[in-house]
Amino acid sequence: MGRMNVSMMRYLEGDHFRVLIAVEMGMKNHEVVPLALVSSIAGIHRGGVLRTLNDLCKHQLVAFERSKKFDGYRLTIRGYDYLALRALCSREVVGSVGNQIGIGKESDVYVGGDPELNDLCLKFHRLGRTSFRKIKEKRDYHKKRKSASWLYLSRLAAAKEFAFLKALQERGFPVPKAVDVCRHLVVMQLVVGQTLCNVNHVEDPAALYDRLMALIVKLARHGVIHGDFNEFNLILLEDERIVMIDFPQMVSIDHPNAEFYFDRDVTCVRTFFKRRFDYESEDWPKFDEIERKGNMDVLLEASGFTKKMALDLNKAYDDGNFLAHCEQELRNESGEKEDGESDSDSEEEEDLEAIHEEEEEEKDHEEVKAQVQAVKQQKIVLSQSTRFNDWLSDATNLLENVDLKALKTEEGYDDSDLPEKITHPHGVVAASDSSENEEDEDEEEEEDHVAVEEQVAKVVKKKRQAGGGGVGARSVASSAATFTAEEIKRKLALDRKRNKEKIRLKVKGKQSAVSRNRKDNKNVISEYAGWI
Ligand SMILES: Nc1ncnc2c1ncn2[C@@H]1O[C@H](COP(=O)(O)OP(=O)(O)OP(=O)(O)O)[C@@H](O)[C@H]1O
Repeated sequence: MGRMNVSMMRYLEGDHFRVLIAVEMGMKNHEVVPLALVSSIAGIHRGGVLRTLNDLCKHQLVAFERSKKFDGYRLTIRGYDYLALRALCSREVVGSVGNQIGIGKESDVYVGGDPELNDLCLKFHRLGRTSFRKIKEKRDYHKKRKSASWLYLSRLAAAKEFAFLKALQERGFPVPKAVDVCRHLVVMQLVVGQTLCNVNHVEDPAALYDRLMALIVKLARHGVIHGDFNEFNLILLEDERIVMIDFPQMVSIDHPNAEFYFDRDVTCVRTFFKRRFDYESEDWPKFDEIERKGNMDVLLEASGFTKKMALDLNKAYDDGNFLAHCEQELRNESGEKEDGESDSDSEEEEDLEAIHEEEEEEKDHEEVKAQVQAVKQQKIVLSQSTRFNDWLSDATNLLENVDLKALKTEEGYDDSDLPEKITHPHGVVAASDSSENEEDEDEEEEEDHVAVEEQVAKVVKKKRQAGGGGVGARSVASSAATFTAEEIKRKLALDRKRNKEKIRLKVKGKQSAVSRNRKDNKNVISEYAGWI
């Protein structure tokens, strides 16, 4: 058992605790809290929060985790301890923390001191520690309080212990004096003595036995049964007085199993005395003989520790399952799912859905890319073909208007300049498949066009100079383009429309997710008021 390392507390600033609290709040309904949520709860810009979170990670007050759906931060046990200690420090209840003096199944107990250096006992509840594996198995469950289960249950256990300590103390029971409670930390008087399990010899075992039985009966008369009355939860003082220190399973005398718990407490004491001090008594209290004189059980229910809290906590203790209350909540919510399997089914379904959504998104993205590429390509083809078609029809018109026969008969006519065969323009366009040669081919094409244009112009000029010749009315040859300009335009417009619709749909989805997150954050902040 070592010492709690609280040296870092000195170096932490206000912002560190602000961010720690933000993570704690976020964990109320998140397994891991994303950076954006921490930033919005803390009210600090992301850069500042990230820097602070890095510091906190370094000192193991928060841990960064990658989960299936998103990455984020979770509060560590150490971080939670620091939060509780800091709050109690500012209330001037705790001034120092010393060595660990006890370690239970669900708690760590340290000796501490108030600002005037009077001894105190600091009990940190750690529910869920024994069932940590179960919590780990369900890591990626992002429903309700499931993620913050250990925070919630530890806080409940502390609240219950504090309420019971106070009530018992007021009724004159031998218990440590309750000082304060914050989160999962109960501050109480330090009892200087020995746990009964470590005591091997007592002066008068019979007297001690009688005192213990009287204590069980007194509790029952006040309406409660300890439920775990054994040598581990009793401290023997130097003057052989007894102090009760732990009552996690205390139940009302009206509980359906009250008699069973009462008898178990009595048997525990009898067995221990026989084994340790070789003392056996003929006399022991019976449940039927108990006469109720007080109603501490009713008063406790009316205190801060509500029935719902007690139910959650008792269910966790009884089942050894510290997530039982969460499952109950979920079942109540769904109303249809009856067993744990269906829960895990829905979990799997959700995961599958998410994966599908991601795949769909990726597909959409690729589709849009391909469409954009196709549109670009079509634009290039369109500009080339329209330009060339225009030129071709001009040239064809001019050529058709030329009366070659008349021209040949004219004096000074020389047809050696004319190309033997004019290559069809689409031969050139069709050949330009590869994008690498595109520019070179464009240039070549341009040069060819210029050469043909020049030759045609020469011929026309000569004809004009000759000053005559009939104009033949011939049919115009149609261009051999695969798509007409209108068709391509229509296709482009259709594609543009489809893309627009897709983008519009996505934006709508994002917007609703953002407002949903904002609403969630608002709720968390407003609910947090009753946490501390
Ligand atoms: N007020 C106190 N003064 C001195 N020591 C204490 C005090 N409270 C607890 N301890 C020490 O801490 C040990 C653990 O405390 P406690 O039994 O309350 O924890 P627990 O987690 O409830 O244990 P378990 O559930 O295993 O019985 C005790 O055995 C005792 O030695």
